[in-house]
Amino acid sequence: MEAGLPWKSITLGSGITAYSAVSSFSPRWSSTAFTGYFVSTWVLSFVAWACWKVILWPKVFSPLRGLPEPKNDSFFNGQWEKIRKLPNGVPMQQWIATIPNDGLIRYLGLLNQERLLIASPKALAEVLVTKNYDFQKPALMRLGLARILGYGILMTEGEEHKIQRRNLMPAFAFRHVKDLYPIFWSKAAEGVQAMTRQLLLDAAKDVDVSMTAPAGTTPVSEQQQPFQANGNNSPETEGWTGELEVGVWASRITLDIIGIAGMGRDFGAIADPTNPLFQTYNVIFKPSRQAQLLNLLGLFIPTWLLTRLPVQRNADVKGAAQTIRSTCAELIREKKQKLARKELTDVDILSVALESGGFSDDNLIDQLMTFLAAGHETTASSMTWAIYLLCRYPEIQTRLRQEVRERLPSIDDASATITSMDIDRMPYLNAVCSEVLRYFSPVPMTLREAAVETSIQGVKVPKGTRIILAASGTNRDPALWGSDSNQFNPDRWLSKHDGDKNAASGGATSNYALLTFLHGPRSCIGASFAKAEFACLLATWIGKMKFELKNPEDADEDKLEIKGGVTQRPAKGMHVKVKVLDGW
Ligand code: HEM
Repeated sequence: MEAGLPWKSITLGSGITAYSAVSSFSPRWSSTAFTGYFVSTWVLSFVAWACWKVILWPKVFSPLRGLPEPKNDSFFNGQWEKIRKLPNGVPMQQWIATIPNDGLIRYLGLLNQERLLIASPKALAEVLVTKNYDFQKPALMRLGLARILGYGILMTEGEEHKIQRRNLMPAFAFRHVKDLYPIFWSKAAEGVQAMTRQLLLDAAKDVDVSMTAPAGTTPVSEQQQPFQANGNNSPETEGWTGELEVGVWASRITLDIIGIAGMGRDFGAIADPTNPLFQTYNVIFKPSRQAQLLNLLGLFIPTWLLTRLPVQRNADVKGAAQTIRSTCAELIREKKQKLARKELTDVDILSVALESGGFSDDNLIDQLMTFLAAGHETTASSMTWAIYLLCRYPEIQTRLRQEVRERLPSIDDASATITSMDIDRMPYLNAVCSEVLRYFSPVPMTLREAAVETSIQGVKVPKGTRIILAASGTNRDPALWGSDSNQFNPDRWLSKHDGDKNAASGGATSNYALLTFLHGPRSCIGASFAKAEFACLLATWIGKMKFELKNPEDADEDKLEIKGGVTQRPAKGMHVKVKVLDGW
């Protein structure tokens, strides 16, 4: 059933009813009588709609009622309390693991909104591949995100999406991505060197931790808390070079990587944390109460009105969209000038897309906005979780460091670079990256809506049904990954013997067991880019630095506060102690 209040139908219906009532029952036309009839009809229609939506449809009429469901629903708000309290995707993880099902689980959310959770490879194959275009991104999600992500490939649907995907595929093909490895490596190295410099500088200066940053930026003390200079070391910081917050550094570095590898422009966020583009994303991706509230209001208010409400969040999004759009427009202008002068030999994604000739300038701006946002927050989130997990498992951190130092050149060797083959030959690095992406999927869940009446595994799915694809659940489903599905174990990705084919899928029983990049025509087009970038980043960080959680209690995953929108991170940041290591 379609979501959202049918404003237009109710208002039009109330207008017609009020007009007919005044014409039939009033001796002469009266605007007061019209308004009275209109308002009372409108309110009655709203109440009828609300009863239908919240009680009758989900509890009496929906054809999905017989499906397995979580227990202990609240009468009006289903499982909302649990969904609200736990991190995004965690309730779905629990339901997939514990509710016996044939691939479909139904649950009710706020005001009993019905949701269909896809829980088996067969059902996933239908939604993502065989009937992919029956399921689209909900309009509210598209219109909301498109302001920042652009109306590019991520947001388009149907035929338009097919064409855009076909035109962009060559730019993301592995034969191009492999040319980007040296860029990933040198930017990752630059990032580590900047982190090291900052740590040493803070140490030398014994900076006042309460130092504040320029207006609109994160205070330095929150980004990287300096360690006490030698002699002043507290027992907790003894032997460590200093402390930092992983997420901020990861975002700065990944923004520069997507800038240079995606568009051929170094944004300079590694060198300068006050960089306007970095700050723009910082504001926009920060979990915000107002953003959550606007999402809720979206149930009742049409999107065009929602996005125009005079609230700070809308102003922030508008300002951010202008900054991002104008940066992208400028990048395209520069590249086109190069192309006209026949000087375009760059390997970045924009250059390849431009040379294909399949896009108008306006459309390319939207595509760039998509790559910028989709391509840096996700990888930064992976880095945050990777460092978190390696702090929790120091023996894995040590083993990984050993492989990196044995097989890759030091980042201090300015003449050294790496190729895709160097990374391919690192079984443990690849295993750790795959396991991080499985265990903490940067995008824990995504949504679809049935665009037409359809079916999944023979079950009738009415038009408008909300579909939940929860990587957080499928990636840890014991039925697919075995009884240790909830353990972080990179070894599951290593060959146990010659020709061990299971290792490539982490020992899972199905290709659909890993949903991190989805599957099919709407899978992540940047998956090979992201995996290569992630491997280079992790290798340089672990090769050069040792990490430990600043707050040991954060090791308890169940107590760690996690917040986020599309991607997610620890609510208070990932603060770690760092030791810069010699000998590599
Ligand atoms: C670890 C890093 C990443 C993860 C986990 C990730 C995950 C995803 C997921 C789950 C989707 C599907 C969203 C949906 O349809 O609901 C997606 C789509 C997409 N991603 Fe990624 N992504 C990552 C990195 C990147 C990078 C680096 C780029 C670009 C350079 C990128 C570009 C895109 C684009 C353009 C789409 C839309 C594809 C389409 O609809 O046809 N992603 N990504």
